[in-house]
Amino acid sequence: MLRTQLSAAANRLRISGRHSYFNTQQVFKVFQQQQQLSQRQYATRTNNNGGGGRQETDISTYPPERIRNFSIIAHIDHGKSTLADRLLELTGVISKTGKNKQVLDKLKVERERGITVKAQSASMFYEHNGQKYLINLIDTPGHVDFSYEVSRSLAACQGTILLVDAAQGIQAQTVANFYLAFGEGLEVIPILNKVDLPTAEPERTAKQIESAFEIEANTVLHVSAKSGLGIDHVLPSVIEKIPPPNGSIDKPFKALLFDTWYDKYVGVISLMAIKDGSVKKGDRIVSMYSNTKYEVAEVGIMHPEPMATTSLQVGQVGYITCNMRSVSEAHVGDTFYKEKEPVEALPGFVPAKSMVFSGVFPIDADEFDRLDESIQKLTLNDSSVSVHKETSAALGQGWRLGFLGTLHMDVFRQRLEEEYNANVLITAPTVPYQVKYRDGSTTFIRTPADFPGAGTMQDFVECTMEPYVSATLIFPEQYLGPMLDLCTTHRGEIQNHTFIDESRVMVKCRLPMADIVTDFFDKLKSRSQGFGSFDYEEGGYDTSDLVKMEVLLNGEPVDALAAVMHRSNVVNTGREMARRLKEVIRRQLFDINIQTAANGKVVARETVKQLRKNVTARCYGGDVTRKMKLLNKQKEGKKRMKKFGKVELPQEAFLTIMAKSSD
Ligand SMILES: Nc1nc2c(ncn2[C@@H]2O[C@H](COP(=O)(O)OP(=O)(O)OP(=O)(O)O)[C@@H](O)[C@H]2O)c(=O)[nH]1
Repeated sequence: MLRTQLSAAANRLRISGRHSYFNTQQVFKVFQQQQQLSQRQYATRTNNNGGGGRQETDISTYPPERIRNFSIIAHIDHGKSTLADRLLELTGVISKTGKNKQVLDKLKVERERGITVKAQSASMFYEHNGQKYLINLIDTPGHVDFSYEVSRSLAACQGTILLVDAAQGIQAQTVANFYLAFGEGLEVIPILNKVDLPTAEPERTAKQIESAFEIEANTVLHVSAKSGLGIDHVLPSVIEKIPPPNGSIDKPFKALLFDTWYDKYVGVISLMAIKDGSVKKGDRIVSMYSNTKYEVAEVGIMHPEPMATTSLQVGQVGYITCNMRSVSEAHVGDTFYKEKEPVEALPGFVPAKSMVFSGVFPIDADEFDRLDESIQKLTLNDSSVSVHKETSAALGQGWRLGFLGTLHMDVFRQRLEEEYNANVLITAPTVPYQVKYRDGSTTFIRTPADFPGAGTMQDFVECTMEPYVSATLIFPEQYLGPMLDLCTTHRGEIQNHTFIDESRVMVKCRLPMADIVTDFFDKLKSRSQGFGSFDYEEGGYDTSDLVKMEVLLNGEPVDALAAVMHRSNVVNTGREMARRLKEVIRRQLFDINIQTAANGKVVARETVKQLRKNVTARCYGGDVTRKMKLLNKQKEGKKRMKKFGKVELPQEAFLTIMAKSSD
């Protein structure tokens, strides 16, 4: 079983993307404060670079044997970012104000949602047994959609802390992340968190760790990242258990680019793990991927904001800025070397693969150019989003964007709206289908409207295929029945189920991706009363009997509402789609006939009856301001409407139709 899980772990996506911003002036201020702090505490030598530029800290006194690079991995909400806060406080990187809350979650969307979306690095200086160490920590996201961030981060580490909530025990992402780290050959330090909670069961959770990962229960550290209990033992354990990085200062410079982001003042910032040699300002470096040469403008470490250093050398993890103007030049997984000192390429990463596609359209067609620019800017900092232009008869010009999952899609939408003030309409997520034609050709279908209709299917199509995932579900034993039922009603094939302790079950199951992008996770949570967890990895394509469902409004097909589904779902889903559309389409001044149809046959019919609605009817004459207020309110309500012919479709029409009937 270990081997199967290992090979599955090795297959997990390892891809790119970065989004983080900082204002240079703010950063410089923070940098100065932090630098003073670290100078006081660790007596690092600082030089002025003489050019009137930023002060540079000299970290060349830290050879590999006094460097440790580790990440924190865990299931969602098990306390990674809180543990990072405590470690940053302990090492004086941030002050102990008692107010630090997930300081490495820098994005607004991360703070609002309380989740980590971006892996973030922070370097710390720490003294242990009379020796000073440079320790680089990477806080990673817990949600399955962002597991590419985890796998990329692991390439810059020699070890990892596997954090487990002592009250919740091992969850699906704990298992997935353990095998990811184990597959990379990293040293894993298991730590039980939240031992302060009255519901914590540290002994039981330590036993789960022992039985699931073959790590002795009595070696597991117990901490409370919230109260700080046990935190003192964490860094000594990191230093003693995690090996220092390999490599030699005498070899030519070789670095792995593992993360990149764009700053409007500085340009492209690349986070690199230095595998051999050293690099400093003014050096000329070459990208092995593009063969382009660059001059290094600044090197430094994240502390947690950028802090310039005189050099970066073997074993260290830090940032490099150079004359790279576009993030598309920074290829994550690329090897960099110095001009005239060629080296062998590092293995790199498998590129990001979009699992979910969605159409994005401006509410107001005049906004197209501005939205185009916003999408370009946002994807500069999240290169895992794939972008293709798309034209819909119903919605006009827009884009088909590919995401790693539906949370990733939702986070992207929120950032587009909040950071770029965009007003967009997003169509229901769909998975990439494949159509094999009798002439031997195959097409990928990212837009349901492009799926062949009944006539083409009959005359030209050999078979249709859909993507599958290998899923892991973990939940208390009493939910075994509802969980197995959930999998089978979503066309899943149960592969096995095992007990991870006397009362918790782990189910392995193969599921069509299309069935989990809708409401699988919500149902899992509701049927297990919040105690179930779920993780998945790509599971390849299988032949499937797929059909296109069309939606007609007053007899006209609306391409943006089309959907692809398994033939067995046609009747139920067709009825459900018509019913939901009736619920969300507002009554207008005429009847609206809704029809869903597959294979040229109508599956369901609904009618939205006409209504004459005068919003100002109750303002008797006179009060112009009140009338204007009401009219403006109505206009506001129309913002998220898109006109199809005469029918106005709200955003909900696109997103709710594919959800399955509720529990
Ligand atoms: N009682 C208690 N709560 C904790 C502890 N550590 C973290 N929490 C709380 O658990 C919640 C999640 O903490 P985070 O640090 O955001 O968890 P995370 O693993 O980084 O979350 P993701 O990055 O979204 O996966 C927050 O409300 C924390 O305050 C702890 O030791 N004890």
